[in-house]
Amino acid sequence: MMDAARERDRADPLREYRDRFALPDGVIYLDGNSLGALPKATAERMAGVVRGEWGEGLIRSWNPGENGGADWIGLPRRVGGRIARLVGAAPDTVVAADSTSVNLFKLIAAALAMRPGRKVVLSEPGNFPTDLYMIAGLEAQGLAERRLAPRDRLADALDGDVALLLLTHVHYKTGEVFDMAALTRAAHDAGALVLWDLSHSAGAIPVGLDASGADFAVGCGYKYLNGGPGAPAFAYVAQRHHAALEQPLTGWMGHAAPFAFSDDYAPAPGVGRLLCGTPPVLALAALEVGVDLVAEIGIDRLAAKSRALSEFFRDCLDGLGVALELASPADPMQRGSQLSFRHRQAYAICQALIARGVIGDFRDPDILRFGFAPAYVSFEDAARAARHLAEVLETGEWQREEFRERAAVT
Ligand SMILES: Cc1ncc(COP(=O)(O)O)c(C=O)c1O
Ligand SMILES: Nc1c(O)cccc1C(=O)C[C@H](N)C(=O)O
Repeated sequence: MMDAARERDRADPLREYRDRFALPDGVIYLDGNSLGALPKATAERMAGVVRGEWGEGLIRSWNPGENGGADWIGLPRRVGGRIARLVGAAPDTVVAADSTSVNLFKLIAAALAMRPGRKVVLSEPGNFPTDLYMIAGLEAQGLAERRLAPRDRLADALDGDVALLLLTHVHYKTGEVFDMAALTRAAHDAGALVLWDLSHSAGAIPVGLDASGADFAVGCGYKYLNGGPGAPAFAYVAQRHHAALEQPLTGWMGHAAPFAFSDDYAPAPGVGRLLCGTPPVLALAALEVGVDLVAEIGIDRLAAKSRALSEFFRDCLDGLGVALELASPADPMQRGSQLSFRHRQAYAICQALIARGVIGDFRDPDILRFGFAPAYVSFEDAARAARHLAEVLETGEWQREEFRERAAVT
């Protein structure tokens, strides 16, 4: 098993990239789907931004180019443009800003305004909580009506009251992938708009926002885009909606001319109208490094290695006689960059693995989740992790008292 893993690593076209990340010794990191690892270049870039652009440049750094400016003001659109390429969108259709939750609020509200007479926002039960909570928040304001239907009944639930279909492309617990083009078509046929949450897709698998005809999308910057804890999120609006888009967080940074300091709001002409307040420059600079690294490696190569890694992990478990219930689709084309298993003691098993240096995560109530971020996870990592998992199960080590107590953040 270990020989096969080393052989796969030698043949891996992405093997050089592992060294571009600062990973601690003795850790096998299988949680890049929650918080991506630190690119080494980020630490250098942060030092440059803090000491040079902030320390030396001071307020001059807001402006572009001339006079030593760093173009801080252009960061949301510049970083957005780079993310756009990773999700199959035209460069001027994405901004990097705010959190995924806040971007959901802006775009759900914008979609409702574009479908007068319809109030229903349709999603599925078990979607990531913040997506469901943001719909509920608008419902409490009397602006929306939340409707949930299981994924095999979504098409039937798309009636003439639905303004927006809001789905997460890759499910956070199971990794199951929705057919973006088919569901977008079904929603459009019913006269509804579609908003995709790409938090577990961006930087992991190919996404074709423009090609699938999607209307809106959001996603996290801190997972496979490696932007760091609390990194800005991104938001996409299809070009055809730019002129009509009205979002409720009408802050001055989304104004057509913020530095005219006018008393009246006039939205910026393009996707820039999604901006609200002053951009978090340090966080955007870190996100830019992570996004650039993903772009340099290339989504197709990342996705291919991710599939190979997760399949290899399953083969290793089979070889070790570990029979865990797979919660993810067995076909790697039908899942994102993760493998989840169901076990009643998933929490304690996860803790026992973490104590051995294998960092995966647990999702309530019974999901043991392993993310295979292919830029820095090796086949040897996968083989070792499988062996640790087999040992934890065989020895019953997870039954130790210390592995039972729930942490505040899991
Ligand atoms: C599908 C999905 N949407 C949204 C979020 C988070 O949104 P926010 O960055 O606003 O906390 C996550 C993860 O936390 C997620 O998995
Ligand atoms: N955003 C997170 C956080 O602030 C703390 C802990 C975890 C997260 C996550 O990103 C969770 C993640 N979206 C998930 O798929 O479970």
